[in-house]
Amino acid sequence: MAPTRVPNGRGNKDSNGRQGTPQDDGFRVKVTTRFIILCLLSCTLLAYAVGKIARLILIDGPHQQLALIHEQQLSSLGGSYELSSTGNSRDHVMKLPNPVLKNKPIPNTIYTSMNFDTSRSSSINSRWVVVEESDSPPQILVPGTNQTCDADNVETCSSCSRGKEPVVIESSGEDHEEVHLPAGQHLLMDIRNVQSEFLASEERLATAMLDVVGDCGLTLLSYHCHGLQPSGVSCVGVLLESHVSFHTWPSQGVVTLDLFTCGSQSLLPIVEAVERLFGVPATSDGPETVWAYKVRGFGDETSAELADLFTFPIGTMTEYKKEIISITKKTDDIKRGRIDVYDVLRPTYQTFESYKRSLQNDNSYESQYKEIFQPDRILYVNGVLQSRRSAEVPYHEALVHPGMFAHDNPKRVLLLSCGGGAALREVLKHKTVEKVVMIEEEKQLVSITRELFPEYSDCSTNQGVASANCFDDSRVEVIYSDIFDWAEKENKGYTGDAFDVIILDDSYYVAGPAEYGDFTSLVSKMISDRGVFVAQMGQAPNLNLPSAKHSVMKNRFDFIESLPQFGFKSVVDYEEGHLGFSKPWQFVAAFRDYEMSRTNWFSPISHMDLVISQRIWPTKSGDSSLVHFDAATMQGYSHPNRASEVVFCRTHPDSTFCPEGHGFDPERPNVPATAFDVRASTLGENAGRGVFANEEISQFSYLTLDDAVHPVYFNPLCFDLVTKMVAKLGHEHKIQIMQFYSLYYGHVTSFHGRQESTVDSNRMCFLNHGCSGKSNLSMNLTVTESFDGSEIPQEFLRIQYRHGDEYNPAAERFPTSLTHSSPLRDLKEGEELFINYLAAVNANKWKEEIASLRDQCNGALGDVTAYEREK
Ligand SMILES: C[S@@+](CC[C@H](N)C(=O)[O-])C[C@H]1O[C@@H](n2cnc3c(N)ncnc32)[C@H](O)[C@@H]1O
Repeated sequence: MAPTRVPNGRGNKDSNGRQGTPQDDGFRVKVTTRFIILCLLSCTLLAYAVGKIARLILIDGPHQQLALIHEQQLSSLGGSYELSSTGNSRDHVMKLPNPVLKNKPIPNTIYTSMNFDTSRSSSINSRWVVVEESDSPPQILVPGTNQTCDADNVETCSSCSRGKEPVVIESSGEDHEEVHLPAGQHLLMDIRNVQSEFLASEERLATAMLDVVGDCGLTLLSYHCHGLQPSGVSCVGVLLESHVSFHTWPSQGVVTLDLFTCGSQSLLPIVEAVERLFGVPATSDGPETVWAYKVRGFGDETSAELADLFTFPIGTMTEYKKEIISITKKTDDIKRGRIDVYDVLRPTYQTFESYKRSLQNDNSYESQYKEIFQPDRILYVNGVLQSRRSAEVPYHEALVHPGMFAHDNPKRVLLLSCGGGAALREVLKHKTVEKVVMIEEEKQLVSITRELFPEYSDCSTNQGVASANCFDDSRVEVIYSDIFDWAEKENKGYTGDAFDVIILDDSYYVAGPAEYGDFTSLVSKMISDRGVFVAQMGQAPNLNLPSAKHSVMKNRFDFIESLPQFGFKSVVDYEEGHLGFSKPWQFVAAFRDYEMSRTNWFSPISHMDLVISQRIWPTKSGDSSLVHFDAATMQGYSHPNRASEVVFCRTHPDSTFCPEGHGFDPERPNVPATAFDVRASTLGENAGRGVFANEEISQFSYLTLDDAVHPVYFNPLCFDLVTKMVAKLGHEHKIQIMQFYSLYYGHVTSFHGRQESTVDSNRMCFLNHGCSGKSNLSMNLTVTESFDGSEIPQEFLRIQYRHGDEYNPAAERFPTSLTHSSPLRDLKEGEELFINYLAAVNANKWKEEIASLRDQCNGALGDVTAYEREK
């Protein structure tokens, strides 16, 4: 195409600048229509060619490669993926199923979708719900079975509709329409050891998803899957009720799935269906599933859903858990709404690997000690952990034996809410027992426990029980009734024989909504004059709890503190940490007979060991009858936990021993024994020796602490022994010096039941009584030996704390064997030290002892001086 010379309208100039003539104008270019069309055509063709080449290089090539890789992987896995003859992955022939609505109206929804460039996926598939007309009513599968049921009639098909509720055993008869709360159920499942081919096949996965959805009576509106590179599939199904999604790792044999549905119906029954449909086994070992379940959103959770069960095991991805039973009563009775039993591996101690090894007979450690590695079986009532097989023995031993041993001779025992049978098993280990009455409201709980926890009521190894099952022992009477009904209707407020020991294994009466006052009053009618009452209190208090008044545990604290009002002379609490709960458990023991029960409660280990061997039936096998409980365990219960004291003192900051606290103040001087002399008392020759300061001693100093912490202590049993020996051998026998020493140089108290004595192991044992309020040590008391009133003064009772007037864990933790005294004012050099003997007289002998002191202060011969003169 040659340029056409066209005239220049302004005229051209030649090289000399002259204006040229029109004939001399330059070339003119003429653009024809044909030229333009040709240009456009050629440009379009060029752009198309460049685009095509670029696509081949940049997109189709790699994609083709990915698809080919994918195809190779599939064919190596034996998958049913097919490529068209062109080899283009877009032409994959997938037999993906459509979600189908049978005889259901198409839900009204607004569908929106946003896609990013998905061209790098090896496959992209979406399917939308289609409607299939049918004359028969829609059928849905019962999870875990091959049976179908009528989905239109949810009442007859309660196990199908969006998951089944636990088996309903009783109905209130009222139908409640579900309120549509913004809440739902979320099931998370991870399955491993799944067949790779299955995990790479979108068709098979999608079919499994549709089956799961169908099994639960859910409505799948659409689903969208991406086959990923290098492998794996991601799918999301949109449900009318929310969503289902999963992701697969074919080469690792893993699928993770989650299903979320709105509404309150449980998805738990679906676990089995998902496991069955998605857990296509890779090897003969079968798939392994871990799952967790959450109740989500802002709904109307039941108390069970808020309790232990929904934290563990249901809410936790554990290696092994299996529902054994789940039953629900549809009543308003929140006490016993639901019973669940689960088998679980305890993640802290057990692994699935060890469990599997224990099942083989390969002589491995695990196979030799199968019982250690087997799953734990746990019973939940209304979602609250009640008992677990792995710790039931320590639990029931801790519940039963301390109370039984606090009684000298427990013959009649009443068990309240101890339906499982394990408390009965422990009671029947005591040779003294002649009658056991069990009052149990929950007959069904008893039968479930007997069936699923047979070892609880197994008495076959007990030499003292003729029957294999504890319930069949002729001494046992089981009454299925509410305790109040039973007491009222059948016993007119209880007029039967009293019980020596009453054991309550249900915090409902004391910590729940019930009136604990009514309950305690009933117990106090049923218990004998020397009876012992024990109740489990639930999770032990911890150091961070507020005072009872501000605590959610207020009822419990109030209940414990109310016991003295019902005739209990001493109330103690104890804790045990090895009961299979996440926190230590607290028990409370209340004694009708202060002396007997507290003496037994605090008896020394050797004595307790002896009593155990005398009172407990041996086993037929020769194994120990008691597993966790022994004398040392009992000793561990003798002091309440510090947390118990701390919380009590938060509630009662002024109560005995709360303001003082425990321990020694390092700021206070500790005066050594060398600062004191022992010589004739200033009280006169009838008073014998006294203690004098040989240097100035400041107020509040500790006196001879290093020695004072090692007193000579006669515990009640030892004190008894000495008294008995003197009675038997006579006052002339040298043994009498022991009695003399413990009585006249010691502080006689009854903190631990019967009389006991603590004697200072240094010269402080020579301290005399300061007559007429002359005491300069220890505590200020306004009452003196000249007081002759018959009623014991309150201030004396307060310092004479016998652990009976009130429940007081701070006092129980006080080191009663320590008799340290401090000066009430600065003492001068040469001054005699006096304490107030009134602080330590025996309250039971108040009148005699105060009279004797009065006489001595009036110059009568002192006991010590009299004794020494006789000798
Ligand atoms: C713990 S000892 C004190 C040391 C005793 N004074 C001594 O000579 O060994 C208690 C005995 O001291 C005597 N005693 C203590 N205070 C007394 C007092 N205020 N008046 C008379 N005798 C007293 C009594 O004999 C009493 O039994």
